[in-house]
Amino acid sequence: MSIYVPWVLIVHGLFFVCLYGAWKAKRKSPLDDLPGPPPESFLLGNLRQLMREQVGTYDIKLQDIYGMVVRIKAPFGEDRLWVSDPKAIQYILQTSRYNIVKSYAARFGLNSATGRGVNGAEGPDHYRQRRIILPAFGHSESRAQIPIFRQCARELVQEFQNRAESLGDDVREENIPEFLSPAVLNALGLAAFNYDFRDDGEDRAEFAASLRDFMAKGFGLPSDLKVFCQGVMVRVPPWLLDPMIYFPSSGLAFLRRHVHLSNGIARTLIQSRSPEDDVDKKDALSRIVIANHSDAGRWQFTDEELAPQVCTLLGAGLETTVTSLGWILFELATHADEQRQLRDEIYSVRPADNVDDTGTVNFDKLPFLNAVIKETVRFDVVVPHLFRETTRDEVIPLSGPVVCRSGTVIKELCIPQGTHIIISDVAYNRNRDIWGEDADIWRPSRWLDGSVKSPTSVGVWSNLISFGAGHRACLGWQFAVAEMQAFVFELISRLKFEAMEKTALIRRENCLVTLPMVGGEEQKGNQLPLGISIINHSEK
Ligand code: HEM
Repeated sequence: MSIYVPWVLIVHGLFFVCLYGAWKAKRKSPLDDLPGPPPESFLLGNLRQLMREQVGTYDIKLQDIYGMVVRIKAPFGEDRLWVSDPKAIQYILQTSRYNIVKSYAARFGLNSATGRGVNGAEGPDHYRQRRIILPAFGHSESRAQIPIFRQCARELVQEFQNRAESLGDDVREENIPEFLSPAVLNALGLAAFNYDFRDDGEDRAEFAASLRDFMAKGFGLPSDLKVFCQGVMVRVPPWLLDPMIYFPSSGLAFLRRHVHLSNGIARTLIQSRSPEDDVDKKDALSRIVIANHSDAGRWQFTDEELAPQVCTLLGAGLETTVTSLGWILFELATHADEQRQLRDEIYSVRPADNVDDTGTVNFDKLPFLNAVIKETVRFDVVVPHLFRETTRDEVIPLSGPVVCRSGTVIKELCIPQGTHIIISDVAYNRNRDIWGEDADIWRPSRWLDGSVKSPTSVGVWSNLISFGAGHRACLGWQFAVAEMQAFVFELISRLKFEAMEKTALIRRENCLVTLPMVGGEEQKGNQLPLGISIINHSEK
């Protein structure tokens, strides 16, 4: 059979899916009466505005004009539910459990990018995988990794110092994602897998490079065509979607190679682990192998199921942490007073004339450090949207009454099976009722002066939704918080960050993750130029 035959079938299949979508969209939907904007176009609905405008811009507009429960349009006039209402989010992400799921299309995307790990699993499979992995990322397990995080951050400072001294620069402009990425990757490799990405080996170097390019090459700024394809993908049946991974596009080819490389390294790592010999090892993979070995038979992973978890953890944990740290440094560089205040707090536990001191510090006892991190993950939320689908008819509770277009007032929302939901993390994180009247500015002191009021329990960390919520909340959030605390502590005590000419042009672009880019230079990808200088101990 010619290799073209499957593609002809797929293209025809997609054509019929589009026809079906158009037919279905013409029927009156139960979301029709909800407040919402007119579609920008028949083919893209409102999805281009949501995915292509700077992160937050369109979401905040929706929230301000239409409220926290909104009907938006997808391709062919199909209705989608957009929510930022805390009670509705709590129900969708926590109470409903596996009745509201990640759609097959969303899981297909995740599985293509990070192998078939916990992130792309659903239902009992997800429950089983999460059950084994979660304890390796608990509070004390994550705190135990702090010496590794601090060491990697200190090495980063030292490398920068050597570079700056050899070039004789007082202030060096660095692209922050490039500056941070090798150190954060190494910290993740050592803490999660006891794997040193700096060791020799062609596969290590290739995989490290692949991980660094992961978001930009695999996803990147979506074109209108990509927004349209993502919009209709949710209607494509699994039998038609699965072969798409072999579609000859450069992005998919990159992801296929990435998953292949990762699985190769993961198998070597897993084979080198032994539940009997590794009881004292503190890295997450050793803990997972031990937990898996001691678990009752029906929950256990096979080695083949375990390998994709390595790719998943690296895929889910690297870009998110590098990007969050990048936004923290950006905010500190553009808010000099807060940078000074943070450094003062750090010097209160590690004196300025003793910045090489490696003694233990309890980061949880540094209120301003934690306020800066929380405020940045709130304001510069790295995952702007979460996507879900109902598997049965649902009645969703709301925080307050909603006036529909017909004038009907509803106190809860009835939606049918198969409704696609977009949870707006970015709009929830800017809700003035929760975070204060000035929620749309970056102000870390709100965490210390009682401005934050969150009556509905939503997210895992201080009610922020930045790490998701419920049974699918970020597995690595405590690990990520410990890592961010350690990096910010080490970097701010030795380095000063400041805005440069291009810093004013920084845009928050939606590449599934909120990536910084320089306006007018989007084709160069992820860019966050900041000036860095070594702190002279006589100044602060
Ligand atoms: C600042 C850094 C991070 C942010 C902002 C972040 C954010 C998130 C969010 C929002 C989700 C939920 C996705 C959804 O519900 O659809 C998630 C899931 C996940 N994260 Fe993170 N994450 C971060 C760091 C990490 C790290 C360091 C790891 C591991 C080393 C990790 C591993 C995971 C995994 C495995 C999932 C899937 C959980 C599941 O489906 O049960 N993340 N993350």
